[in-house]
Amino acid sequence: MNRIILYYSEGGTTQQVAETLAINLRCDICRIRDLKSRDGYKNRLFSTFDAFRESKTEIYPPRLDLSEYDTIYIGTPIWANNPTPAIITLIDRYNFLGKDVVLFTTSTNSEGENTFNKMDMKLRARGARVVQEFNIKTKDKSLEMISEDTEKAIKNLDLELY
Ligand SMILES: Cc1cc2nc3c(=O)[nH]c(=O)nc-3n(C[C@H](O)[C@H](O)[C@H](O)COP(=O)(O)O)c2cc1C
Repeated sequence: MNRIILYYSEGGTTQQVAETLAINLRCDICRIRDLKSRDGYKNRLFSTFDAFRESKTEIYPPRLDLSEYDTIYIGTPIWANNPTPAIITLIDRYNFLGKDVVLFTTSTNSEGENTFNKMDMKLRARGARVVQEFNIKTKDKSLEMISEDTEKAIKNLDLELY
């Protein structure tokens, strides 16, 4: 089974989840970057609008070869109850025909339902089968606690199997 983890992270918490997954599942990992600046109060406000409107953005790397992977993990922070623009752009850019996908999100309060539904719909339309999804709450948690929560999710959801 060949897996890759694709994730976007602005503040580092989703990155912590992604890296914990990569270490525990011994798989490839790739950070998706948003080339639009998301720093600071004003940009945070624009980011909320962008996510709410499901706007696309410019991402790096612009192209990935996903052909060798059977299972693709896709991770995003929740913005305005939606996936981030970088992850919306990523999903809309690839054909996922025959791929199994595991979704993960991080958030302060949201449970992830709306975000998962949006990603799920888009991925299905592109041929993917979403096999698992989980959200990690990050508010007031250290990176170590986020890693521990991720390890619990790996165990509880039997992610070794996907
Ligand atoms: C622009 C913006 C919008 C956000 N919207 C939500 C939201 O709707 N619900 C929520 O629970 N958290 C929201 N958050 C909090 C992030 O989802 C949370 O802090 C996440 O863990 C950040 O991940 P990161 O450190 O990988 O960037 C938002 C954060 C930002 C910057």
